[in-house]
Amino acid sequence: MTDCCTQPGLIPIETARATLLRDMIPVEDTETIPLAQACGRVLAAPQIAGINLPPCDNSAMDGYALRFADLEDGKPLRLAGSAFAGRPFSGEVAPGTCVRIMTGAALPAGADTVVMQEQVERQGKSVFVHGTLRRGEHIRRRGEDVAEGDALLDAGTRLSVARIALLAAVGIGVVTVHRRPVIALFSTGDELRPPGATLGNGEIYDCNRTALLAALTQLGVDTLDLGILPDDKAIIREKLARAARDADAIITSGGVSVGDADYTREVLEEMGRVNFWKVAMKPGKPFAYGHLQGTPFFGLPGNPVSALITFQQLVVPALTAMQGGTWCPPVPLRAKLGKALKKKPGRTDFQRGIYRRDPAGGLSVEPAGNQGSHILSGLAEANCLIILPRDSGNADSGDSVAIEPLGVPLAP
Ligand SMILES: Nc1nc2c(c(=O)[nH]1)N[C@H]1C(S)=C(S)[C@@H](COP(=O)(O)OP(=O)(O)OC[C@H]3O[C@@H](n4cnc5c(N)ncnc54)[C@H](O)[C@@H]3O)O[C@H]1N2
Ligand code: MOO
Repeated sequence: MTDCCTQPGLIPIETARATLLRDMIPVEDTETIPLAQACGRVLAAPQIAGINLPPCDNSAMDGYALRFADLEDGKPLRLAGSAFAGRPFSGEVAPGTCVRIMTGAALPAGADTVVMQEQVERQGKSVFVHGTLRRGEHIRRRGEDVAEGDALLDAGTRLSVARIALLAAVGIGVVTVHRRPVIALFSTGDELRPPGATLGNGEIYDCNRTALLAALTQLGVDTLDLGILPDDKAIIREKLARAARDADAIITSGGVSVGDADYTREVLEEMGRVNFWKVAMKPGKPFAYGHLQGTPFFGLPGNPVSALITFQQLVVPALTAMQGGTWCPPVPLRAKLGKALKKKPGRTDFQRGIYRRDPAGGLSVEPAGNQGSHILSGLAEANCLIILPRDSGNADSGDSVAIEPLGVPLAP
């Protein structure tokens, strides 16, 4: 008898992912858009700083700009004027004088130090400085963050809020990014109804397409929603042909296993090519990858947890590459297992877990309830995936295991 977990022909998830990353061709077309609208988009050109940041030496504190050498004799300094952010002091700080200065104001000529106003006593135009100071204190230097000509971000970088702030700070208002790939999506299954409809006997709601549309939107691609298809080869054929014509990639849910109404992979095989089918992962074994008229096809298994985990583990890296970006593998953390986990060698296991900091300061992790690939409540409750390596068996309570935190999945 063939054990479900050690059956031949399953390809390791690392091989599956490497194949997808190797095969994906970034969309060529680019567009130039306002920076504020570019969060999540992938740069098509490197970004170079056209100015120094800060553009000039300026004060880090509200206080007084002075000459450090003047502090030696302990005499009060004479107030010569004020410098505000955007309204610099036009003169020079002469020996024995100081200038009232606000945070962000350009450092006036002649001054080399700023003293915080909390260290100063003012009597009219006389300024007494208390405590010890260092020469150059509280000055933010021209170019100390970014120097003019610095390479800021490479082509292929996904723009985050922080990166948008960096580009804006050096005066970049528009960026050239790869156009969004169009991803066609449909679910298959006679039992599926859209959320909001009334369920008949044996019917369930199509949660996969709804969740995948949300995930694709978050990933920054455009979607071509082809709806719910019945288990009907002719209809699946027609929609696959349309998807291959109108989209850059096709994602389907369901119909990739071995049941009598599992047609999606079969139809793809007739019309195009299945590059691989079945990955040594749990959940998600029946994942299928192929091409139809040059358009990549990702066939996700119908079980909802399997669909979402294969999407996250395999399709997100592929779509990132298609967007022109560089997929960075997540850095796993180690956590102490709070409960024994059953596992047979043969497939990399992605159990849904809840990790927390334990009183000793380390991380501990517990499985998030039932691990069936139809159990959505556990996935919704989980804050990490517990990753058990392909060849490992049962894990004991107290073992150190790898975890991948969930949450901000698309942070670059
Ligand atoms: N004899 C075998 N049976 C199964 C195997 C196997 O190796 N041998 N693999 C199992 C595994 S693992 C998975 S995962 C599923 C995948 O099957 P399909 O991709 O063909 O998906 P369906 O049969 O269409 O559906 C499976 C399951 O998921 C529900 N489903 C489907 N689509 C949706 C949706 N959009 N939203 C919510 N739920 C959905 C469907 O009703 C089924 O319950 O096959 C196992 N069987
Ligand atoms: O791999 Mo299936 O995806 O275990 O349910």
